[in-house]
Amino acid sequence: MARIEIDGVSVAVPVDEPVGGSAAPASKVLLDRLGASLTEPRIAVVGANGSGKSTLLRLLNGLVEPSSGSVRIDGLDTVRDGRAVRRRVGFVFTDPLSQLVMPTGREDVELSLRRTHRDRAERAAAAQAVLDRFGLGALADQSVYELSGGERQLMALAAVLAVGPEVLVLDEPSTLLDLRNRELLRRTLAGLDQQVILSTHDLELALDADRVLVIEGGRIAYDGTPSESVAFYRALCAAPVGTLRQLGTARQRTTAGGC
Ligand SMILES: Nc1ncnc2c1ncn2[C@@H]1O[C@H](COP(=O)(O)OP(=O)(O)OP(=O)(O)O)[C@@H](O)[C@H]1O
Repeated sequence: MARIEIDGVSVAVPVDEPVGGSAAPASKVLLDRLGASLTEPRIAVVGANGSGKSTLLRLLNGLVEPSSGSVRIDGLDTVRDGRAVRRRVGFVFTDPLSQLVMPTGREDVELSLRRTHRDRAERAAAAQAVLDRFGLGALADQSVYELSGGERQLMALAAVLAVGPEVLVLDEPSTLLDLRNRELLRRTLAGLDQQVILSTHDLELALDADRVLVIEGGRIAYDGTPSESVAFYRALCAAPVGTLRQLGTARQRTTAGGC
C-alpha cells in the first residue's frame, strides 16, 4: 500500500466580497488544518454536502493544491512532483463525462493504455480484457453520450483502472449506479490490489472500508473504524445545526447544511 501523508493542510480560495467591511481580500476556507496518515487498503470519506470531501480527494493527486501544509504520496509531494504523483494516483470523477474524452469507451480505454502498450494489437487486446472485466464489452463501441449514467461511470472507472494505478481515488463512485452495478462496483473494489480512497454518501459502501473519515466544515470530525465513524456521522446528521454536541471526538458543529 502507498503511504499518504497529509500534513497540516489548509485550502483557501479567494472570494469577491471582503468580510466584515475589511478592505483586505477575503478568502473562503475549504479545508482547515487537516492531518492524517493514510495507509489502510480501503478508506472512505463521508460528510454532508459541501463539507469538503471532493476537495480532500483532489488534494491526493494534485488537482487541488494546499494553501499551506503538504500532501505526500510515498514521499512524493503532490505539488512539486505532480506528474509522478498522477502516474501513481488514478482519479475517478463523479461526473464521468468530465473524464471520458473519446467518442467511445473502447477508444477511451485504449487512450489510457497508449503509454503502457505501444503495440496496437496488444493495446486492443488489453482494452478488451478491461472492458470484459466490467461487463462493458457490448457497450464499448457505442457513443459515450448514448450510454446511461451508470454505464458511463463504470466505463470511466475501467479507463482509469486500465493503467493499474497504485492508488485509486473515487469521488462518489456509486451515485449513478443501480443496485446490480453498485454490487459490481463493491465486488470490483474489494478485489483490487490497489489502495482505494473514496468519498461517498452511500453508507453501505463506506462500511466496506477499513477506515472511515467523517468530514465536517472542512475538518476531520471523526476518524475511526467504519461502524464507529458511520454511527458518529448518523448522530452528527441528527443533531440540530449549531448545537454543541459531544460525540466521540467531535468538534462543535458550527456549519449549516444537511446530511
Ligand atoms: N474553487 C472553489 N471556489 C470556491 N468555493 C469552492 C471551490 N471548490 C469548492 N468550493 C466550496 O467548498 C466547499 C466544499 O466543496 P466540496 O466539493 O469539497 O464538498 P463535498 O463534501 O464534496 O460536497 P458534495 O457532497 O456536495 O459533493 C463547498 O462549499 C464548495 O462550494
